[in-house]
Amino acid sequence: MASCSPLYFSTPFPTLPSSPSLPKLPRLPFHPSLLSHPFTHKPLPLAFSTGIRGASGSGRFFCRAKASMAEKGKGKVEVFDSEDDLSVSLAKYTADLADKFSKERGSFTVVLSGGSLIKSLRKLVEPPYVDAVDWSTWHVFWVDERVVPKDHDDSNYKLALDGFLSKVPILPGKVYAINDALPAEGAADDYETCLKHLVKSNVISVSAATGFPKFDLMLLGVGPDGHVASLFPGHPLVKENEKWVTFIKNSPKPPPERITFTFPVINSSANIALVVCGAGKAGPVHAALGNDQNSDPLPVGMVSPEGELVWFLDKDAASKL
Ligand SMILES: O=C1O[C@H](COP(=O)(O)O)[C@@H](O)[C@H](O)[C@H]1O
Repeated sequence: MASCSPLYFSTPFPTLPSSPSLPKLPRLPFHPSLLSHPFTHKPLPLAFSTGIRGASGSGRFFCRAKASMAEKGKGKVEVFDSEDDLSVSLAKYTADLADKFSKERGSFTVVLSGGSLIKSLRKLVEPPYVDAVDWSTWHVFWVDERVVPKDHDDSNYKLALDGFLSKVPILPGKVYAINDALPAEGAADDYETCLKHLVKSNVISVSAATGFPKFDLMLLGVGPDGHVASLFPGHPLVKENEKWVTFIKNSPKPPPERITFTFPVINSSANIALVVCGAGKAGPVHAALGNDQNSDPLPVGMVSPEGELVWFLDKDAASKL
């Protein structure tokens, strides 16, 4: 595991320009009728299964997961009959992007969240991916982390280690856990310094548009309250627009102390997958993808990457669309 100790990163790094807050084009409202057949483009009911080859329908890997899908102003929406189908397609999507970026620039920077996402990545550690993926190019980060020891049951690092990282040959020096010896503020600063070092050494790209780091892929879960990372509804941190990594000491979901990427970093990504399962999350999915105009959107509705956004929903999470 790579250390993000401040002692290691003792060289000062150049300050990157902060976001020039570019105006964004208005997003088209989503309507379920936008769900359309991938070939005929005729509208589909949500329960329709196309038997597509996977999230992208192309790429190096083949899969038979069934989904209905739509292109809309807020990204591509994939609705699966079951979480199991979803996990099959998520593995292909992730492996295809890893393959693409590894071929293009010799590395693949992927950001994990904690929570239920890790279970949904289980097919990646099974054949064919476990043997066919070039794991040596992977660099693994966390979009948020709880400020607890790495062997604590609340640790997002431990969750990923147990359910994913321990099962694949990713090099320990390319797994960037937080420094769990530091308090929340220090851990956030230390992780940001770690990212700056990796930008300087060209492991992580930079967005030409925003100056923030541009990760190849973020795999994000969503809480039942609509939070993403550790950015919670109504919390001032959702408006942070200068820092790359910040901290929270009063998280409404325990444990209270966490560090988190900020929205400018999340939204500078080349690819984001929002992975959402269960009826308990149908409300925030509807709030983000439905037609209602909300002046105060939930954090999940603020996810808007520079690159591509794909929603991986099971049919329960999509039940209010
Ligand atoms: O606390 C957290 O919650 C969210 C959502 O978790 P889920 O179990 O409802 O999927 C997660 O994405 C985040 O990383 C984690 O720290």
